[in-house]
Amino acid sequence: MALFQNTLLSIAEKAQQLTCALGEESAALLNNNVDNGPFDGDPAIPPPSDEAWDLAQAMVTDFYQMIAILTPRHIQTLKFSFAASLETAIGIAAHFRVADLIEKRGGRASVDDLATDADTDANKLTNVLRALTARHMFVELETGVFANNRHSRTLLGGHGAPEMIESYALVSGKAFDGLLPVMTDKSAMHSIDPRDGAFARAVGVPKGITEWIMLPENEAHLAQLVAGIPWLTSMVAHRIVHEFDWRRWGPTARICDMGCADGGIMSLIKAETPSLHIICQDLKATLPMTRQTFALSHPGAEERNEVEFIAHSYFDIQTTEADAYWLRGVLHDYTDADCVRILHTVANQLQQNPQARVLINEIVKPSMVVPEHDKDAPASNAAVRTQSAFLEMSSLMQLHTTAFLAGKERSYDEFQLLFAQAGYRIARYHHLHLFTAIMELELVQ
Ligand SMILES: C[S@@+](CC[C@H](N)C(=O)[O-])C[C@H]1O[C@@H](n2cnc3c(N)ncnc32)[C@H](O)[C@@H]1O
Repeated sequence: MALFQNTLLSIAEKAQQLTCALGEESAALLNNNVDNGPFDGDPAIPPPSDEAWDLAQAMVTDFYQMIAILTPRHIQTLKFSFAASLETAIGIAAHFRVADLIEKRGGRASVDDLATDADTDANKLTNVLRALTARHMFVELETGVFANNRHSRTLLGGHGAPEMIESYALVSGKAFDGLLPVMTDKSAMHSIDPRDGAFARAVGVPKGITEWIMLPENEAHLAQLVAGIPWLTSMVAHRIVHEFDWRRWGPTARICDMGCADGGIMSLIKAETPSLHIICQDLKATLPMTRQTFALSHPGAEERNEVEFIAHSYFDIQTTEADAYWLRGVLHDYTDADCVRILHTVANQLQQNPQARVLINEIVKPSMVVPEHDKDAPASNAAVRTQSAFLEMSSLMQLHTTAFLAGKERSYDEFQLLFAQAGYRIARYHHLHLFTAIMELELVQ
């Protein structure tokens, strides 16, 4: 059969399987007009099984293929060159808090009223909103009258989402202006140092975004980013806390977070399994922030010796005994040689305790390889499991990260090679439902 029929069949079959996997009641919530659907993390809706997540994501992959099949090729190509319109539109909608303005007007609002409330031009605001409604973000109930839907409600204030979306779209999104200049500059193209990266090039200062945002003149951007972190963390952290078995080394296992930053993830893991012993390691200057997180979330835990805060560089030999050494978002900041140095620092601990593991939590760069003999198969067949979930989303995300953070995102094969260089192998690969994976490392004997 041709690609069109194969893809259509794949979507139809998966739709049936998904309805069974979710159950009729949850499947009825696969809808943009409800508050929350089955995949939105609403505790009132039964959590979808792994099978349901996989089916839903495979269907999305097939739908993208179907869109490509059905779109005239000139238009499909042109669409890519206009894609920045979407980023700008969502950034502007977040900036003006359009979702909140609609709610304040009773749940539906004319664009004239919205423009008055936002103190902007109604015609331009209509253009912004129509770019979004065409992608099912907000809904136009009658000409020029807009309401929220399931997706635009994400932009309601109070949880940091509009701040984070605006920051991503309009601040870190600037980095894209610098990507081509970096990629054509022989002195910078191979560097993974944020000071040589696209963001630095775009803002014209040799600083990555984490340094740039600390400059006094960028105080407002920093405040916005900080406001958005809880929203982002809650979405991502949920996967880490619930999709990995943190009790597998026993209820009182020792979990050591190397480069723990604010300690947000460990504090959530501790909340889920209070008996775990948590060790937060970071540079000395960061630990007051980590302590603050735990003081609020687990008062008295440090005094009861349930949580330790240790100033330790992950380039120094690890002297703390633990069952698991957790490195989240660390390796992608470093060259292969530096990653090998970091991994070597823990090897002595794993030699003494072979049950202990190094847990690497990173985006695993996705790809969609379509071999010649399989070119008429639905796209979902090509999305392998040993990569970040949500192929389309994580493909965009790894490019966004490359542009705004620099560093080096790696594929599964690249990780395997890197770990082998450091004397480790992947004992287990944990595919999380959103964006990242946990690779569990053991020493090669
Ligand atoms: C590399 S990222 C890690 C992100 C963090 N694991 C998370 O999940 O958000 C940034 C953190 O690493 C810390 N860091 C940077 N260099 C370090 C080093 N040599 N040793 C330990 N921590 C370091 C920074 O202070 C910061 O808190």
